[in-house]
Amino acid sequence: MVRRVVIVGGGTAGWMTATYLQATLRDKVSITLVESDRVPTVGVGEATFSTIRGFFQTVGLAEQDWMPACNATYKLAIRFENWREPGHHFYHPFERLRVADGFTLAEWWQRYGGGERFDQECFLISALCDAKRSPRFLDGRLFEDAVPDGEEGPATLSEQVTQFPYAYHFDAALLAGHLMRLGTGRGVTRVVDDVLATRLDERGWISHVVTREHGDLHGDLFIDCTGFRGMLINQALGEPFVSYARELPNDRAVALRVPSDVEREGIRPYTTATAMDAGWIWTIPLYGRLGMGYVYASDHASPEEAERTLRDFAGPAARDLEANHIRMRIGRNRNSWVGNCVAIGLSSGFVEPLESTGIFFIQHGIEQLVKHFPAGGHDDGLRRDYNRLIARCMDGVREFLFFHYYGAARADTPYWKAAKTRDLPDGFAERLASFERRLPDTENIWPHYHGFEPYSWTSMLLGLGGLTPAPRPVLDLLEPAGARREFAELRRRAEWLAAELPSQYEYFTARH
Ligand SMILES: Cc1cc2nc3c(=O)[nH]c(=O)nc-3n(C[C@H](O)[C@H](O)[C@H](O)COP(=O)(O)OP(=O)(O)OC[C@H]3O[C@@H](n4cnc5c(N)ncnc54)[C@H](O)[C@@H]3O)c2cc1C
Ligand SMILES: N[C@H](Cc1c[nH]c2cc(Cl)ccc12)C(=O)O
Repeated sequence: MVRRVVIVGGGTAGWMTATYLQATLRDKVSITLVESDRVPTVGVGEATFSTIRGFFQTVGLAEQDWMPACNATYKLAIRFENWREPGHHFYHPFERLRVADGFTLAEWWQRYGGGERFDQECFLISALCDAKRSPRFLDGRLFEDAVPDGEEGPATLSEQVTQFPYAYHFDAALLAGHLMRLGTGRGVTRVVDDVLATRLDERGWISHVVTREHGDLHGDLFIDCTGFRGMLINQALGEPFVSYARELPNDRAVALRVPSDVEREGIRPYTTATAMDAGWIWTIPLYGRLGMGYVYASDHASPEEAERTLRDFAGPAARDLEANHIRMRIGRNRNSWVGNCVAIGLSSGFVEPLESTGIFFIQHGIEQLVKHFPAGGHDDGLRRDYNRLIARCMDGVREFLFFHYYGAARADTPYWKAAKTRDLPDGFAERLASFERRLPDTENIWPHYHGFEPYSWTSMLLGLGGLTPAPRPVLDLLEPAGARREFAELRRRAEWLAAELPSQYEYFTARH
């Protein structure tokens, strides 16, 4: 029977795992988390997917329970700046494409689009981002549930059916601390100590870990949340790591925590990814500071050049701040579950944070571990199923991020030129060829769950500008009246919401 769970590592992965397992398996398992106070956490990881709502709902945390304590703000989209050409921007929002007469507004836009910005004509959220609006009114109502006087209300579907329209930005260290207090308050045993060694039994499975001051920690299931080092799964069990370096060359980052005057500057309701000569810079707005970092390829920039570029970009506010240089291990384990050891977090796999997928991988790994939990004893089939879906999910994100560079119009530096000539990920050539004939749909994007739907691929394809697929010929035979009505209705609602909603600064200042 599997009843004793030992988690090694107390970063975002460790404490998300501990609190989620405790909330779902409750007293059916004992959970011990051991974390070093000498080995630092990676110290970044501040923008998320909208699906993280499911994690907070499962562990029983409402927004007011954790957001103020973690300097959290709302994230409606990612704003991609200078990926097509200097001065150009577009959004990748949390918003599905509307459909008129069987075709998405993006397909109608290709044929009848008026402006240069498809995301402004096809998504409501673009206008809210440009106006720095909160997605909620001061009384807490979500913008989707509000309509202008005298108009019919929108269909209010369950969150399971709709694409929930926002995610979060938060201070990762504060969240891990908040989850630690929540978990220990609910019975998770926390051991602050260094794991010095991992001992294997005759099967080659983990029997216990040896700590510096608290003796041996025995368990039935060990969860490796030790970060990039993969102390249990890679170092002790020798599981091979599958590098994504061939497809995704960005292997370094340098980060700054920049104070911000939210009253003067406002709070952007989106993450910004600004394309640079040898990578891109993230700007994540928290309540009171900005998380900023330059993700780059060490083949195209040195750490000194990258830090200088980031400081210049951040401006005077970055003066005298300490920079955090990070080596990133890009790729995934061949298997994330080996014997009685499951890797979750950076120890399992990681790609650059361009689409905020790190914490999504953690949540996905934890949710699938519960679904495949070997309650009756370890089972090869459960482990095999788990490993296959984790690998497919990460490989799908690899393809999606590869497309961000391959599909970007800019080719003005060796770095961006190289992105166009890099070998395609296995199997992508056919999908890419189909994008010349039609926009991404359920039949021509990565065929396994990877967190993204066709509208995300469409947002990137039409935003990046490197590929210009032809409109569907059939649209020449169809009347566009229905689509024109949809475009007009969307524009009207966008203008009304941008005028009626509070700014994010107003919303959080009123709620803090
Ligand atoms: C540059 C960068 C930017 C990122 N941005 C985002 C983002 O915007 N959105 C997102 O979703 N994700 C992002 N991520 C990913 C995110 O940071 C991680 O997924 C998240 O922080 C989880 O890290 P972790 O807990 O796996 O590892 P870590 O944070 O490295 O924690 C490892 C833990 O293991 C412990 N440990 C290690 N060795 C021992 C030992 N011998 N004994 C005891 N304890 C030990 C450490 O003390 C620590 O507690 C980013 C990652 C990087 C590198
Ligand atoms: N599972 C989806 C993934 C997703 C959809 N739209 C976006 C936009 C951004 Cl900026 C990141 C991820 C996604 C979800 O999280 O809703």
